[in-house]
Amino acid sequence: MHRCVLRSRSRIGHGLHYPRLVTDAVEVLWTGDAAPVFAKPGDAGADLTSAEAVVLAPGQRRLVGTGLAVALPAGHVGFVVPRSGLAAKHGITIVNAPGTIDSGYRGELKVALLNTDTTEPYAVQVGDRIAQLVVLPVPPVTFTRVTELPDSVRGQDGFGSSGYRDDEGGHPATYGAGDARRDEHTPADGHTTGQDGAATPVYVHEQGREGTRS
Ligand SMILES: O=c1ccn([C@H]2C[C@H](O)[C@@H](COP(=O)(O)OP(=O)(O)OP(=O)(O)O)O2)c(=O)[nH]1
Repeated sequence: MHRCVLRSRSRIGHGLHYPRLVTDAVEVLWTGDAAPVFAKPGDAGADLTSAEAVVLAPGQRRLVGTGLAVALPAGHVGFVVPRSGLAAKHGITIVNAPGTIDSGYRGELKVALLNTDTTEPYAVQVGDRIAQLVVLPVPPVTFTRVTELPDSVRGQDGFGSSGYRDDEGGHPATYGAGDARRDEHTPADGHTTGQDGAATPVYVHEQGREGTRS
């Protein structure tokens, strides 16, 4: 058995310049036969290979071993996600995508493959790249019960409330306060433009601290 390290690097290619490193490097210890491999620089997911030869009949799902075990650093999670090529060309997906790899898990990583094709079986060979592993930081979380939640722009709207076309409301660059889609498009002055065109402060701390503890 050999041991190696998988590192995520904040390397920027193609002449693009980013003002700062987005993340610190993460070292993941692993054991097994085949290293998770980033196929190309900049890839978010490292490919996982199959340790088994299996044939998935149309509509069949099966837990497939990778022969790989990892030790993620505390405060991190691994997500086992499908490969888009397998999905688009053969209808191969992962039942529980993203599969969650806890930092304390030391067992073999397994992939719950599903053949969604209605007519074609799919054969997996030993060594085939069947999924990819994305490693992300997760903050320590505590759940605090309160009697009332703080207000937000979205409130209880969800499940398609913003419509499906531009003329039904939303716009890619006009996210409201507390909307998880808000990102670097938000102007640096901490304001964005709401649906009514009014400037809306967006950097609102919304962690339930205004609620009343029960
Ligand atoms: O696609 C996956 C998902 C999970 N796991 C492993 C790692 C993970 O840490 C462990 C438990 O996963 P999860 O918490 O999703 O499973 P559970 O059904 O809640 O089981 P448990 O009661 O063991 O937590 O199983 C995999 O190998 N592949």
